[in-house]
Amino acid sequence: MYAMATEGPEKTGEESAGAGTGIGGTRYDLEKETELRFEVDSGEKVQLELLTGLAEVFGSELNRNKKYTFGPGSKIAVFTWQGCSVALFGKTEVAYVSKDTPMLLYLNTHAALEQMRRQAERENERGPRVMVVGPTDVGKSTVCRLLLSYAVRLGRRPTLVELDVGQSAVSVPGTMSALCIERPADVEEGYSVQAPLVYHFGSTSPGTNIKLYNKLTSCLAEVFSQRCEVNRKASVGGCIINTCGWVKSSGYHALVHCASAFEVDVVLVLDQERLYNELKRDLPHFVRVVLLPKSGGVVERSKDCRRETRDEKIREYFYGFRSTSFFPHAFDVRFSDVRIYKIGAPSIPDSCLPLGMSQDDTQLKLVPVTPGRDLTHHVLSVSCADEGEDGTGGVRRGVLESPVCGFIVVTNVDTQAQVMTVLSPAPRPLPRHTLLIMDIRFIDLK
Ligand SMILES: Nc1ncnc2c1ncn2[C@@H]1O[C@H](COP(=O)(O)OP(=O)(O)OP(=O)(O)O)[C@@H](O)[C@H]1O
Repeated sequence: MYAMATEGPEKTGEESAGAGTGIGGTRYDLEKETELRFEVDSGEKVQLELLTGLAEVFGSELNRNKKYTFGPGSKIAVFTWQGCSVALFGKTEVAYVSKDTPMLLYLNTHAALEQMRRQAERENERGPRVMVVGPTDVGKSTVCRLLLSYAVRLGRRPTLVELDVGQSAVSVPGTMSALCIERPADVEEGYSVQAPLVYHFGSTSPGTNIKLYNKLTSCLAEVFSQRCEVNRKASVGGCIINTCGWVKSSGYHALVHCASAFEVDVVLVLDQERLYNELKRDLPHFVRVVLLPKSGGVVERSKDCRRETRDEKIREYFYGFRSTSFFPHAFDVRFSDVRIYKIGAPSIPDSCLPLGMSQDDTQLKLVPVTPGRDLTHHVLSVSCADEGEDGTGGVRRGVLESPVCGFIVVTNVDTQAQVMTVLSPAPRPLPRHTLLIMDIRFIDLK
């Protein structure tokens, strides 16, 4: 059953799945190929310990006799291929064992992708480029994490392409990014994000500027392809692309665009036959479109829950995991020292556009923003774009296509003194002076 199952099953002594009281916590004995699912209430935290056997959380193996802590709102599945005993400490909102999981299908998918990587290696070709699609809350991000962790556990170096601008696993919301995966995601913290390639999108829904969304998808595809040309391991490892849950109209077209930009070989459709059939119809015949069931464990997340997760992600950017590892700086920035832009002018009827101009041009236009009080709490991306003048008073082309080197949050604006106070991960001065405004706000309550 593949690499994950090659180390023989370990007897737990207790074969039946069920809860019992362990040392200060609740003990669960899991049979092989079952999972313990639990959720953590807001304001609570829960610890997990593997007592015997082998188990993993979304593809990352657990170490024995180590307590893993999960914060409020966590929704976790502890899966075992061989059988294990685990203990939970603390108050869970819900905790139950399920025998009904699609993990075997996911593992088979991984095995098929690994075959493709082996073939790529043998024949000096490129490895599989995989796009994971489906409506919201079907476990897309989880399947990506699983496939990436399994691949990296076999020594591969796959790339995660994160196109979910609402819930990015790599950077702050409102961004599109790519990250070379070198080790399985940390059980508690997720991916170790060293040197990701991040682009500014600016809002949490692709629909706010679909032209920009598609353009940035193309940028990421181009950079990834360039990397594959010079890095054989990256090329063989291929990529796993996580997408947004918007699968109708322009959202659907964005998926088709992504498939073509990345020249994907495999599309994994989670839980929607309609989308599966549409993609089978619209993508070239050599693209393998596979329908996979969603896990019964995937939890639907409310709007509030999504907002909290987004806030947490921004907080994590500035303060580190569990707000403990980083110490951000606050300083003043003079308006005259920076140029702030918003990408995309408000759309106007075609009939009102100047002759020769299309809506595309307005959606991709850099609109200068005059700093005012309404800038307060907005997240700004610090663009890596070249900062020279282009002779007409504007910055050189390429701001849209340039990655970002970091983010700041405006915490106060003093229009009289013409300065704004910002929260920044690094001390002054700002490394660059072209700032791009996001629709997203962050109120720093620390
Ligand atoms: N088998 C499982 N058991 C328990 N919880 C799970 C399981 N699989 C996924 N989850 C949880 O369900 C939630 C939603 O999963 P995930 O983020 O993968 O869905 P998604 O389809 O990517 O969502 P989005 O709508 O944001 O694109 C996450 O909090 C995840 O931890």
